[in-house]
Amino acid sequence: MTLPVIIVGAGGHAAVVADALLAAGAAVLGFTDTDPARHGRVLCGLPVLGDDAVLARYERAGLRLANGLGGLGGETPPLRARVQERLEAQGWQFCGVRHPGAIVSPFARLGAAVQLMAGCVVQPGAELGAGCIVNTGAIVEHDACIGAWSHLAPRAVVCGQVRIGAACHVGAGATVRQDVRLGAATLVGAGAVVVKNFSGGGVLLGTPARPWEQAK
Ligand SMILES: CC(=O)SCCNC(=O)CCNC(=O)[C@H](O)C(C)(C)COP(=O)(O)OP(=O)(O)OC[C@H]1O[C@@H](n2cnc3c(N)ncnc32)[C@H](O)[C@@H]1OP(=O)(O)O
Repeated sequence: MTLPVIIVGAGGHAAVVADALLAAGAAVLGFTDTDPARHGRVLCGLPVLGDDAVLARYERAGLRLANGLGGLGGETPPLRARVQERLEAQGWQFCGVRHPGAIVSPFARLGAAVQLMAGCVVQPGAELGAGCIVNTGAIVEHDACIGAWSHLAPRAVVCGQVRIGAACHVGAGATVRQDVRLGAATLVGAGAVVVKNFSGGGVLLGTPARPWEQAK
């Protein structure tokens, strides 16, 4: 039995999550959001129900939540991780998201509640940590390993055997060359091409990518 889903958050990423869940045939009841100005609005044909207090109307065993919070990097841990972990501690379970237009090898290993958006490709041997987002059209090549809560933005390309730590953001259209290692909380700017290892906790920009202070 597939349980109905409520999406936490009602911004742009939440709309993409709703669209993917609906395309996959899920029963989506609506959204929650902390911003009262969003309550009562309709997004992708679904209502913004209120804040998290509306969850009290449901049994935990009869509902799944989906994480509708996106992220642009630079926060450790990311807001989306903190919100999900708080709700999980209250006994709620989060589901993953897989748009039917995502191409995902059966030989890839997917952590809990990963989000695979339209047109993304995940190749054999790839490993995605819990809570990762592989956004629209992003590519995770063979044997690449992506740490928990990392976000590969639209059209990012992570080549074979790359190792990316937790809570990283690989910006839109960026490429990480094969075998490169990026430490936790690295933010790769949009369009960058990363060809060397980086210890993490900073921003990489440009082609070839350099730490923010050197690239500017
Ligand atoms: C579904 C979705 O949309 S998911 C989101 C997809 N978007 C992304 O992935 C974006 C990733 N983020 C970026 O690339 C950002 O531009 C960052 C994090 C690198 C920098 O952001 P900010 O700190 O806000 O920098 P800001 O925009 O003020 O730019 C500062 C300077 O850096 C330059 N700069 C900004 N981004 C880049 C970049 N990706 N590559 C090269 N230079 C850049 C700007 O031109 C500016 O230069 P200037 O001082 O000479 O004018």
